[in-house]
Amino acid sequence: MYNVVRLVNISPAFRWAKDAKVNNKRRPLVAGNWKMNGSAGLAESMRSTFATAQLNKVDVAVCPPFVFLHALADANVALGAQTLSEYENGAHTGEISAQMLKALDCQYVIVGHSERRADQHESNGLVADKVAMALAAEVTPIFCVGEPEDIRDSGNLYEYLAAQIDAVVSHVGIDAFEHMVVAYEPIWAIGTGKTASPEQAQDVHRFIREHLAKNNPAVAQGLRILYGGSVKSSNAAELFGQPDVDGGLIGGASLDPEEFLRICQAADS
Ligand SMILES: O=C[C@H](O)COP(=O)(O)O
Repeated sequence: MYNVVRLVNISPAFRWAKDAKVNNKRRPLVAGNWKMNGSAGLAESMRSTFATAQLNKVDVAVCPPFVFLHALADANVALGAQTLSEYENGAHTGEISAQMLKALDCQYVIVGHSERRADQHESNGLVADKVAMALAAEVTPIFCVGEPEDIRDSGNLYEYLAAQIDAVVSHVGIDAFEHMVVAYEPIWAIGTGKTASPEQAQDVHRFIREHLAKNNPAVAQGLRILYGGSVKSSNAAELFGQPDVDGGLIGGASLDPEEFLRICQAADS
């Protein structure tokens, strides 16, 4: 269970959400999710591509498989992991704890990605436990929500998303969203080349913000909500230009450092 007391004593470095909102404008974040792809060579190439990149108005993170995290240490991008254990420590073979990620200087961790919800049967409750673990270790969760196509077609999109969100709100509390990032990833758009239109993305992002605002308007206003699903440099600017889209969670296109940089540049305005 999430330890609220630890959040009260949260360190200044973790209070990024306040810094991320400058002049009432949320600072975008673009995070690359390599999924189960990549190599030490790709890490090196990412490192050199971003070493001289001039990005002033966007935060950039790369989430490689655990085994390549060290290869991106001290690169000109923030480090993120793709998942974490719901356990603190102990006899859980193969698991990686939030504290271990913190020790590696991971600033972010993706939680509740639809591929893990499907492949590893991660439920809304388990996702909430993992979010709590990340928060307790002061690693910022990138909490993913998103619907399969049949849910959208059935007209139950917003109920479905609300259930995913509410499971986390009821576990960690609305105020914890000050220390979180949300990613909206429609499952039908992931890796399919079928991107949500900017209007579809904006409609859902606005819904997420308004849904959270019912409990805490200020936290909802400062929350970064990323879009994920077939983002490329050719569609990034239009997606990121939507008022409630605060950057992206990029899969396939983050495996090409130059293309990933172009996507980050689209958010750097
Ligand atoms: O985490 C990233 C998303 O699943 C999007 O993947 P994609 O850009 O390959 O569609």
